[in-house]
Amino acid sequence: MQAPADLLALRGQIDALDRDLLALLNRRAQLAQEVGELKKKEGSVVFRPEREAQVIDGLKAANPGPLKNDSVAPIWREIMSACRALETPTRVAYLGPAGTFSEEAALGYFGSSLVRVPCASIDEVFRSTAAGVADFGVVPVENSTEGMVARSLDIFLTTPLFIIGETSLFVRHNLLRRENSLEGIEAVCAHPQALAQCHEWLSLHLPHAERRPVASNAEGARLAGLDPKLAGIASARAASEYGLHVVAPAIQDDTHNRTRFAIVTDPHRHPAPKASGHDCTSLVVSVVNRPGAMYDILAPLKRHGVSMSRLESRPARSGQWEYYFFIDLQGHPDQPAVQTAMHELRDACAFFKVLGTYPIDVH
Ligand SMILES: O=C(O)C(=O)C[C@]1(C(=O)O)C=C[C@@H](O)C=C1
Repeated sequence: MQAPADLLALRGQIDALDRDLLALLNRRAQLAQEVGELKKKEGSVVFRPEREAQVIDGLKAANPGPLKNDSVAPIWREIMSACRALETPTRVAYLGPAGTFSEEAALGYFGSSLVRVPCASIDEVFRSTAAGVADFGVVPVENSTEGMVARSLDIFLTTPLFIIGETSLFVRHNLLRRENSLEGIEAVCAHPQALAQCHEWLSLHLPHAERRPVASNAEGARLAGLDPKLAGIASARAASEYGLHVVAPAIQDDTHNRTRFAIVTDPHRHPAPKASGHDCTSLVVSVVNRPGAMYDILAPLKRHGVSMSRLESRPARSGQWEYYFFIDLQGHPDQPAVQTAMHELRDACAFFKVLGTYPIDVH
């Protein structure tokens, strides 16, 4: 049937605009290529997280609508991803296989023009990035339901890598299986964090099924694809990846379940991002176990008006009830107040390590 004349006319205008957009995008891509040539001459790095954050912040501030501001960031991330790929390939390591939330976080942060380096464990993400197999690694650090990701934080204590960015993701867990039914499921295979995040749903709907921890949710989905008695808990993308049904969608106990990821790289190959205007500095410190020790950590921040957006403790495993504190400060060491507060903090601590300074996640 012939579409009405009004619709055809509107689509005609959209087609014409798309051609204009394409021409503009190609001009933008040529400029990025020229920037790439300049950087090559200077021997400087291509990926500039602070510049990408400023581009997105600026466009959101200038956006007259009706396009929603929430749509601006993903569209321009993709545009910059494609432009960046013309300058140099971006190789990104993450906890694989295909279909994991870590992969989704990597694609959300770097855009889809990247070279995927899926890894078997969080340790391997750090190792591949340190060895130069990947330029960047994406590691989960914190979940809004389950708290910190202990393995990542433990590795941060000793890794030579540092953080240059952060991104967070709404995590929707789905029960996946070959059959579109809950009948006959003997075991549910998923990453221990996902099993924990779906604890109430599993107790209610599959009380007799074994909860089988595996290396990643995508691995659980892969296993569920091989055996009809198994189910997995993973993303909807993993369902299509492994040809499974979403038997029950969004089974996580907390509907606002979010996971925060850190983007890490090798400081010998990549400089710390410059100040973007909205930055975070992550530290790990320890203090000698004595009265007032916690006050000594907090006092320099108060004195210099530096806000703290996160404070997590982790046992030092010395058997002495000693702890490491993971601290996020708002600001960049280029700001005198932040720099002075960090110096004073360093003097008050038995152990002090800057994990990185980077633009705050822009949605
Ligand atoms: O401005 C730059 O340095 C560029 O390389 C261009 C561009 C972009 O597409 O806007 C691409 C990659 C960088 O990470 C930042 C921005």
